[in-house]
Amino acid sequence: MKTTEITGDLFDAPDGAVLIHACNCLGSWGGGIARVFKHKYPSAYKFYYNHCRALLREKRPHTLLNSQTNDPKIVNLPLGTALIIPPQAQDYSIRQNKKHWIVCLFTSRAYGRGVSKPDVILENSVHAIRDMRRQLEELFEHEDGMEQWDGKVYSCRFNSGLFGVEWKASRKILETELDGMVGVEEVVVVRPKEEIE
Ligand SMILES: Nc1ncnc2c1ncn2[C@@H]1O[C@H](COP(=O)(O)OP(=O)(O)OC[C@H]2O[C@H](OP(=O)(O)O)[C@H](O)[C@@H]2O)[C@@H](O)[C@H]1O
Repeated sequence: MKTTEITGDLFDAPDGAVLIHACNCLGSWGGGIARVFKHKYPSAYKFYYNHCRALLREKRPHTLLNSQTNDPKIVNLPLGTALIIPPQAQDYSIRQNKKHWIVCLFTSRAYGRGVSKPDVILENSVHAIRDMRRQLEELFEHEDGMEQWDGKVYSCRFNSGLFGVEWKASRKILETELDGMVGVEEVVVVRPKEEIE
């Protein structure tokens, strides 16, 4: 999959765009770009929070087969999955926001001192991106509200800030796992001006 890196603000992505960021499974959008998501899209935050809290209560295990060794690892949902949040009316009508689809990649169970190690985050990223691809391909098939969508997926350099993972490692996974994806022409990675290459 072709990725293009530009400098700018992820939230300037066009109306109808899909925006990707990495999330913890505890229901917190407390820092980094997640904090901006929470401020700009409070209803989308509630959607994410409710998803996390319901799964934390139910403790639903699922098995991730290691992408290198195929060894099974049992983790609790939503770790290693993606949540796709459709544009929320409360967010785009009241706040004149754009109709952005938000993709949460659950790459670390916890955050702060509890954040997972980089290799664990990267392995979880493989599974979360595969899950995102499956869900997006299904969405495109049914065209559920994706009419304004320009066929591009916009992403921040997820995992590379508070999750402490070198961006090129996550980018390699994104490019590999989205290769040949139906419906997506390009992934646009948006990097803040102050960040170097
Ligand atoms: N407007 C903007 N446009 C484009 N790029 C922007 C931007 N603003 C910042 N960036 C860049 O986006 C990258 C990601 O960096 P981040 O540190 O945010 O995310 P991450 O994926 O490493 O970690 C996730 C955990 O951090 C959060 O906060 P809490 O843990 O809750 O406190 C979550 O909840 C998770 O848990 C860095 O390159 C930032 O420069």
